[in-house]
Amino acid sequence: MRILVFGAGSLGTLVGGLLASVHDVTLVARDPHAARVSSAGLDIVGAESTHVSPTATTAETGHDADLALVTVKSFDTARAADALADCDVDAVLSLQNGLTEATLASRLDAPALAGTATYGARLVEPGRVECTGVGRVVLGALDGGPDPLAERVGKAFRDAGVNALVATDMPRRRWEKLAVNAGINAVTALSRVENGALRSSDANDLAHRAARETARVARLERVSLSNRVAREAVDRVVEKTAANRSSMLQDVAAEKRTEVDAINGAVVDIAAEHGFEVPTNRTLAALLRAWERGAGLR
Ligand SMILES: NC(=O)C1=CN([C@@H]2O[C@H](COP(=O)(O)OP(=O)(O)OC[C@H]3O[C@@H](n4cnc5c(N)ncnc54)[C@H](O)[C@@H]3O)[C@@H](O)[C@H]2O)C=CC1
Ligand SMILES: CC(C)(CO)C(=O)C(=O)O
Repeated sequence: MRILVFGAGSLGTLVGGLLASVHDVTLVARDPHAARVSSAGLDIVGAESTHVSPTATTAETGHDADLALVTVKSFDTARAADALADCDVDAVLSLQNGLTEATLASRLDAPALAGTATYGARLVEPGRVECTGVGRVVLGALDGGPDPLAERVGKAFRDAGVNALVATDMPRRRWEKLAVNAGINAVTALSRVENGALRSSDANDLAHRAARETARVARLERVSLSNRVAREAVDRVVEKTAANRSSMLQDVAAEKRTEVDAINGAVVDIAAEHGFEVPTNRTLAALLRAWERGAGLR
């Protein structure tokens, strides 16, 4: 399969690098990473370990591929979609956090698949990515149900040794992940604590409120996600990742723009389309956006 990875930073470089053991992979990245991979190949270290030589380029347009993986941060999705619209790609799969598929689907002719990734990835230096945890890629039709394209893509991932599952209930899975991110990421980022700190009563209550609101909005979107399932998903992830710092906390600590717009912000926006108010997500989004503005990031 000819696979284009648009936005090869941490996650895209790891997944694209693993896929490159079997497939014809092109990483669209920024220099000096693109130049380093072109000249010396890519080292994958940590929980996965290999050396591969995918094509790497800074050119955003003019590519021809069977599949485009989108792995830019969510706030760069519109630009990625516009660039991909100038490529010949037969299908698009986002592995990003937050709700980004609608942006891709509205700007591209190619069918968009939904995906989630729980692999941990860190770009250590140009040409070197660390797999900080072997997770799983789950993918499937955006609206759910069986999908031959998703089956082909899932097989291509597994052929390259990527732990991939094809699911027929992606709408529920995406909203459950959104509930987890809405609950954990913003609260840990604002209070500067690792995920395990959310076990304590007041922070735990705040994360649960954000997740419950997200589940309520999912149901308004006709996605079956109960408050209890959303709350339990938060608790499960808090336990499993207790020592981790969420991606949003890492962004705040590094003074980088966060993905709040595609997480809590998306919950607020979609709720508003239904005339519904989500005060916890609204407050969390407002505080993070205020911090980003103050830091000159938006
Ligand atoms: N890093 C991880 O372990 C995981 C990340 N995710 C999600 O995956 C997405 C990507 O996350 P990371 O890889 O951590 O972010 P990252 O910031 O390391 O990678 C994104 C890359 O896209 C590049 N990029 C953006 N626009 C570009 C353009 N126009 N042309 C070329 N390159 C461009 C950036 O330079 C950057 O290197 C996020 O939505 C994140 O939440 C999900 C699961 C795990
Ligand atoms: C699951 C969780 C909350 C783990 O920290 C995550 O996805 C993130 O940090 O972005």
